[in-house]
Amino acid sequence: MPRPGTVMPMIEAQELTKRYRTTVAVDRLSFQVRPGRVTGFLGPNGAGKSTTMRMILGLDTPTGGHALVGGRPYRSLPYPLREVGALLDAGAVHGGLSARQHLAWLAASNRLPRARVADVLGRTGLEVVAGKRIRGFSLGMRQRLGIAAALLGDPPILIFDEPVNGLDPEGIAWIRGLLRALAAEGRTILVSSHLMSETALTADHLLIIGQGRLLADTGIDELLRSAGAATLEDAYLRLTQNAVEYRSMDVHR
Ligand SMILES: Nc1ncnc2c1ncn2[C@@H]1O[C@H](COP(=O)(O)OP(=O)(O)OP(=O)(O)O)[C@@H](O)[C@H]1O
Repeated sequence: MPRPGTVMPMIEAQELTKRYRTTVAVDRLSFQVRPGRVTGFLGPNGAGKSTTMRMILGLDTPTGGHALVGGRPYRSLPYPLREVGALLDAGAVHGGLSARQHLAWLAASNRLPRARVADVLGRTGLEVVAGKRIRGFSLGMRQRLGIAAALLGDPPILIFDEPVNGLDPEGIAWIRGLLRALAAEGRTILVSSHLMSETALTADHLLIIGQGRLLADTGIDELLRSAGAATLEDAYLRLTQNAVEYRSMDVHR
């Protein structure tokens, strides 16, 4: 938990660009993700959300521009898990380990106090299954474990790529409550999603991209007003209608 009075760091992208051979996945994207609120990251399939997150986390190298976390490139952070926690792919863990072993290994290899393991197991409700092998975990339990790992270093910045994908209503509500609580603690939260009604309940602010470009950097009420829309889904569909990869015959007519 950050100390009161601590200035929490931001995520910043400046002209961030990623080109693959035939695709411009991210196209001169500039934004700031501010502390103390949940920023929803929205965009159609293939818009460049995951690529942007991967570049912020130093997993992909930008073709142009840069991304900073707390004013520094992720790859230059001496203790990255203490600065930024991320959930990208909850499946990417060694199934033969127990949840406690997995977190203990992560804590040891990142020089984090062992006591953090019990803290994050508690916060994610995994204590009762902490000794069980991960390969027997349900999707919801894996998602909680991924979040426990993201929280291990008590980082001021958190990045979640579609954390509620495939979860049951109880899991979705739990993640919503957690994200709200993390933002209320003053942390900087960036969360991608395709679920508009859920995003409307969770996010304070939105970044919307299409075909790698920034379409909106706005509050939800402001977006509804400017789009003349009653719901976030409605506003989102209007904003992104020219930026979708493909379209079925009966949508957006
Ligand atoms: N390694 C890669 N090689 C080539 N093209 C890639 C690679 N990774 C992503 N792309 C392309 O970059 C574009 C953006 O992909 P990205 O996964 O970032 O989008 P997204 O917004 O996260 O999509 P989704 O919502 O479907 O997860 C897509 O056209 C994708 O096919």
